[in-house]
Amino acid sequence: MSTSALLPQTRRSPVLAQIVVFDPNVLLLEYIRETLGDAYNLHLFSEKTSLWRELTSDRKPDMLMFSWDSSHRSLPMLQQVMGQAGSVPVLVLACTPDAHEMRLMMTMGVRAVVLKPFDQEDLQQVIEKHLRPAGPETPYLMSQQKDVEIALGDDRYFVRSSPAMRALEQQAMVIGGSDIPVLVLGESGTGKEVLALFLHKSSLRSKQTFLKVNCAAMPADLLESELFGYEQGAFTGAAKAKPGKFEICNGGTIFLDEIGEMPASLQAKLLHVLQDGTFTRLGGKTPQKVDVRVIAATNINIKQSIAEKSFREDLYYRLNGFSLTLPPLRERREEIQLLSDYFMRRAAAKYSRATLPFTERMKQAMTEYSWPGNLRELENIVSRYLILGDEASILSELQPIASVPHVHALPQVVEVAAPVVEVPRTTHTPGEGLKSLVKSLKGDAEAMAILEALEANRWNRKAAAKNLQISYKALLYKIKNYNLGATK
Ligand SMILES: Nc1ncnc2c1ncn2[C@@H]1O[C@H](COP(=O)(O)OP(=O)(O)OP(=O)(O)O)[C@@H](O)[C@H]1O
Repeated sequence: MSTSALLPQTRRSPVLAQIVVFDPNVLLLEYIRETLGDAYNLHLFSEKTSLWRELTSDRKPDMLMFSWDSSHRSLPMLQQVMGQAGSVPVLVLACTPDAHEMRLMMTMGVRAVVLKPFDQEDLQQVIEKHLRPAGPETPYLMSQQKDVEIALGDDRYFVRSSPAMRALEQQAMVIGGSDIPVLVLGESGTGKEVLALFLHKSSLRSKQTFLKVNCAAMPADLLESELFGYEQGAFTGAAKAKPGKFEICNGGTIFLDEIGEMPASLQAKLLHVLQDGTFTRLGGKTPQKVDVRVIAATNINIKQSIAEKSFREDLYYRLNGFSLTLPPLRERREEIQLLSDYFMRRAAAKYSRATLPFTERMKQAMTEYSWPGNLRELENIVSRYLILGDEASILSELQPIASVPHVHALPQVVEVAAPVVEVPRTTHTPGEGLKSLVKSLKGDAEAMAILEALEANRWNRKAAAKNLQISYKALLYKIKNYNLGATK
């Protein structure tokens, strides 16, 4: 049956982008015509037809939109639409697709899913982005020189070229139009924060605030006040009320890093925010309502934490509207050279030096090395190389971990990159007493031991914690406490 062009065109102009909208149930057609009719040259269909073959112009449409209603007809119809789309971008308008449906749409090549209800501005923003994906007016910019770097603002970039990373990028773009919570998984240093920022920049919230909170970096009560704020007098020292990150982030995206380490007492409060957007400040009585998208990340096995009852299962399902897993660097070796060059350019700019070329021997060693600390380790090594210019020293660092005999046999290196390390020596004032002297010396010794373990493990904090026989969380806390360089 061909029931094409149910609704007449409001305006036809060759300069307007042609968009074919296909809504099997005619539920949205009128609304779309009203909201977008003046901005685009719309062709509206209610049943599967031969789509643009029925259009008066021979020209392929600039975009296809498909209204997904989760009925059994949605999938075969979308398949037919995709079959005709070729290189034409396809947007799906959907109510509440589950993760499985989202994955199906992605594998089929859908560019973005826009969740209903949406307003004109939201929809137009997504349409514009996908009509002109590389334009300077879009929320993210493709680098002028290479199409492997995406600028995320504030001099931050998302670099990717491997098929695995391109697929992740595609998935992130598809879920960009929805507010679905995303769980980003991957080993330490694989780029979870970068991906979270990319997700934010690909979303309708891209112009709003993006804030990161590390859930492992502070004790429970501090984390609670950081996330939810407090009222005046809530605790000793709370001289005046302070909003938390959820309030500051209203309208934007909050990135909860190391979510697996979130104290149990706070998990219930977070679940509440995810359920209805409400929470109460510490010491407060009036519930606050916010509209914040949550992206969470973890590098621990969260399913195991659920089994061990240290992480709430219901919270996991709330957070995991969709999950994206970053591959470790050793599984995308084809990117190592590209990333090394990128980190070299950045380090050279940071330290006002000329870039240093990598020798063939170095390139080979870098490609073969296992990179337990992933991109963070690569970034640090590249910076060291730039400053020291000592190929031999770098090559000796790039030995397989198993062959490193002992911590103290590691080459001495000058720290220059992120972990610029200076152990803060606690000063002791005469007259402060033996207790204070012992405390300060103990602190120095502990900081030194932590530093050595971090160095020995190339700043892989998990491995360092294991060496030190303390929990990962305790190590993060101590790193922060002793101010042992910017590990993040
Ligand atoms: N795709 C990427 N493009 C450019 N830089 C990247 C990319 N991925 C990671 N980096 C850089 O590598 C470093 C580590 O990345 P990031 O902090 O995002 O990792 P992470 O997985 O969140 O680490 P952790 O688990 O320790 O929190 C950062 O300096 C970041 O800028």
